[in-house]
Amino acid sequence: MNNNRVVIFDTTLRDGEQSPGASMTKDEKLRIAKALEKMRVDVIEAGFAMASPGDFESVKAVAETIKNSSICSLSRALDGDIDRAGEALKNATVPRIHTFIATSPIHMKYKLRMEPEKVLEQAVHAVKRARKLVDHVEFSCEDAGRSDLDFLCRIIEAAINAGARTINIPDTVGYAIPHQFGETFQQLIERIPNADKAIFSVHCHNDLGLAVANSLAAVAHGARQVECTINGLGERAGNASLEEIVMAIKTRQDVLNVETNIDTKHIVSTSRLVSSITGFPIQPNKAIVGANAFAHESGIHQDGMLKHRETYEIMKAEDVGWKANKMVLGKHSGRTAFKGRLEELGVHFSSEAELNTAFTRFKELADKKHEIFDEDLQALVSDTRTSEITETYKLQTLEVCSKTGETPVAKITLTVSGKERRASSEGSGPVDATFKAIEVIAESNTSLELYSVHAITSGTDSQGEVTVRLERGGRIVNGNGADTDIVIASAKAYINALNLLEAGVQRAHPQAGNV
Ligand SMILES: CC(=O)SCCNC(=O)CCNC(=O)[C@H](O)C(C)(C)COP(=O)(O)OP(=O)(O)OC[C@H]1O[C@@H](n2cnc3c(N)ncnc32)[C@H](O)[C@@H]1OP(=O)(O)O
Ligand SMILES: CC(C)C(=O)C(=O)O
Ligand SMILES: [Mg+2]
Repeated sequence: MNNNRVVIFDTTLRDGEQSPGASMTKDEKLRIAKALEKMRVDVIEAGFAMASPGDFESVKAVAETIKNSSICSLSRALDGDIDRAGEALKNATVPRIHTFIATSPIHMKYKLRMEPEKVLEQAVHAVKRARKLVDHVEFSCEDAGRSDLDFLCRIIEAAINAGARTINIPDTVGYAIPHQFGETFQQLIERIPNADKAIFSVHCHNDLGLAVANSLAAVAHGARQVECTINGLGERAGNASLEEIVMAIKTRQDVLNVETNIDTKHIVSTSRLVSSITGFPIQPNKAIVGANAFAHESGIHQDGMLKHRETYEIMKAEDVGWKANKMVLGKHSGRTAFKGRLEELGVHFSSEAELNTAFTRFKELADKKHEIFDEDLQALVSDTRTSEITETYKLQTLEVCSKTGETPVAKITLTVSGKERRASSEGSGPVDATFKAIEVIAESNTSLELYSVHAITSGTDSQGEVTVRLERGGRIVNGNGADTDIVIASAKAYINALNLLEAGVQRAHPQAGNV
């Protein structure tokens, strides 16, 4: 194999499943294994065959189904575990037994209660036994991150002599620091006389948030297999995340000088599949696969992106399976992105003044709402545009009191042709009271033909868009109003309709259901 090629060993189905609450059924494991195969993962650790009959069946099913990735089962350095793993892998195209034993003083003394020499002997025995069952045996020195370097050199040399083809150096408890862990790899590879007979592998945990950094440090110092999981799932704080490892290697090839065989376009779909099966949500700011990983909200960034994408993006969203990057309009956005998005929606401003008015209203809305959607923008612009007619009536203030068991009361202040007028009224509901209060002032002699309201987007901070249809002397107008407060949106729509009537505008009858 090319010496610059890093083997991607996915352990979502084994170490990932060790996340409390992430247990998977056989069918779920198969679905994930198929997605990993499609992504061209080199080795899939399908489970720990000895753990339970269910895990045995899962490893067996994955081994029988997946043909383009090597399938692996974990096993302790015990005959029973190894034989069970071999049995589960019987029909695999490229089977691998991954046997391990702890090598740190603390694990050997307190957990295994074994002398180091006995541990070494058992490791050699386990590798030899596994080699009788499969060609590719991987040996792990559990808790290598806290193990003595001289002892590691001795046990690894012996394991390679016994037939291990991959030597895995796990930082089991996430204790390592990148430069120090890189140095460990360099030392091991330099000092072990038969190191060139095996592939050195790294397996990091994220207890200090350093799993990916430590894995990359190992790669920089000779590791040519990385063990990782989708979404960084795994025991406690998780393992190194596959998507971050793969994309770091791809994006920084100039520094790392290595490559993987992963088809990165399947990363996002696989990440979503694992999240939906395990029920572990993906945090929005998660690198590569988080909803915000390729989203830009700040005006300065959006302006830069629109001028030249690479000003703020080091990877292409499409390369990892997103449809595209996202320009999210929010309170930090600027005119460039605002105008650009509206142009994409087919809205063109006729003047700078029109853009500025719409932009001011957009900022006011963005202060009230977390995210502005396309529908918000369309409502906002149509609201801005209809407000270009001469407004006889303008809403100044509205106060509505609505209590359980009491009749709602609305107090309203309008300007009518610039003159301030106040009124109040009761009503059967807050909207009815508001309309009646407006009529106390307007005495418009209109009839309300239609009142419709819908939330423009989902969520309780959504804008409500209200349409009010008024009729007077055979003339019909539709007034629109949008606001995060539905009663204010209703008042705006009613007043807009009154202004349209005063301005002599007649609206076409909208299609049924299209109001
Ligand atoms: C770092 C890692 O991720 S290691 C993998 C962790 N994953 C798991 O443990 C999940 C699957 N595990 C299981 O289902 C169970 O623990 C089993 C079936 C493997 C074993 O169950 P039990 O026989 O009931 O043993 P139990 O889990 O209580 O204790 C583990 C035993 O294995 C021994 N052991 C631990 N690691 C190894 C090893 N690598 N090689 C040999 N023996 C080991 C322990 O010393 C202990 O032995 P003892 O009972 O003689 O003291
Ligand atoms: C079994 C080994 C590889 C492991 O998961 C660890 O040490 O973290
Ligand atoms: Mg682990």
